[in-house]
Amino acid sequence: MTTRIFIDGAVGTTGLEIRDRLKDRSEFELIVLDDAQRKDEAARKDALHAADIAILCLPDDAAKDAVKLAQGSNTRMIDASSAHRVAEGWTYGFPELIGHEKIADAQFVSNPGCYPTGFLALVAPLVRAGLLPADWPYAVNAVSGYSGGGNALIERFEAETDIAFRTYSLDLAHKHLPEMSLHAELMHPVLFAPSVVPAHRGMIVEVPLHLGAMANEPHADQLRDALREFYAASQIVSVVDGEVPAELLLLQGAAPHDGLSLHVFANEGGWNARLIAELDNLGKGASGAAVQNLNIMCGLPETTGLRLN
Ligand SMILES: NC(=O)C1=CN([C@@H]2O[C@H](COP(=O)(O)OP(=O)(O)OC[C@H]3O[C@@H](n4cnc5c(N)ncnc54)[C@H](OP(=O)(O)O)[C@@H]3O)[C@@H](O)[C@H]2O)C=CC1
Ligand SMILES: CC(=O)N[C@@H](CCC(=O)OP(=O)(O)O)C(=O)O
Repeated sequence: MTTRIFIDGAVGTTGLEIRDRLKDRSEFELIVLDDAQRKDEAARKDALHAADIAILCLPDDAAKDAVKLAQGSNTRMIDASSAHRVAEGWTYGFPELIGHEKIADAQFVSNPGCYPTGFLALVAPLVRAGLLPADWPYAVNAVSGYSGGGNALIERFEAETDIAFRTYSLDLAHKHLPEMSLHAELMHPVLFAPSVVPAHRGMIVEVPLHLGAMANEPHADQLRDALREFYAASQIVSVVDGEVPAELLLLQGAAPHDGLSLHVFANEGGWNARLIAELDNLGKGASGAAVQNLNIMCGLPETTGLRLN
């Protein structure tokens, strides 16, 4: 028996990438609304009720509306928006952190944000292990491709071709802050400095740490070893070992990728470290994560249909 999937927002940036990953999957039957119907409430309601699993690829308000439209049905949901990432009744869709079983059993799964995916992958296991303090004032510097801002930012960067670098969220109130501190179990909000460069996709999320100023003075090697152990079973998250490269790059022509690479770089004494996550904002940062969660919710191997090469 096939599982009926409705992608609400199927022609947006995230929706299209999910469709692409599902198009050749015989386990799934896609419910598709044509252009005239895709924003029509009655048509969306019918589709939401007919689906076994709905994947919401919508702005936050529209995602909340979709949940209301689906009321009275048994439809399970994966929400790619930030509407439900710290909400009661929703399971945070980060299987490596939350546990695959919880997602397999969940009715409502909230996909993590792209930046929080990098931050949480680096910091949450280390706080849990007691290697990094929960009460530290963490800062995050991040660079994203412009597809991270959806169609509106894609159009802007394609029109304003003289933009070389854009930093933003200068009010220090980015919508990703609550999910970062909640799911890393931190005592203080994170200081988050995001930026965008004129590359379509990809992101580098960095947490610089003065390890020598922490009470327990963890060594960078301990952090890398703990991350390697934590993700040992994962085919999606890898902890990079070996030589320190001269640089990490975001490439203009990067192909879709659903993996997540974690690095721990340090100075010679190991007391200053740069924890860095490399990911595709549209891969493990959005659509790849949604397909991973969908696989788990359907009892399928989590990497089915993912782009991991
Ligand atoms: N892009 C990324 O890297 C990531 C995105 N996300 C999140 O995923 C969600 C989707 O983002 P993204 O794909 O980038 O955004 P886009 O703007 O590219 O796509 C959103 C889609 O939703 C459609 N839409 C808007 N309102 C409604 C409505 N009321 N009913 C039906 N369809 C509607 C839009 O149609 P129209 O254009 O005609 O208005 C558009 O096709 C957002 O919440 C975003 O924050 C999460 C992680 C990463
Ligand atoms: C480059 C850019 O604009 N990125 C988006 C985040 C993309 C993402 O993670 O989506 P959610 O907001 O749904 O989590 C931003 O900073 O708002």
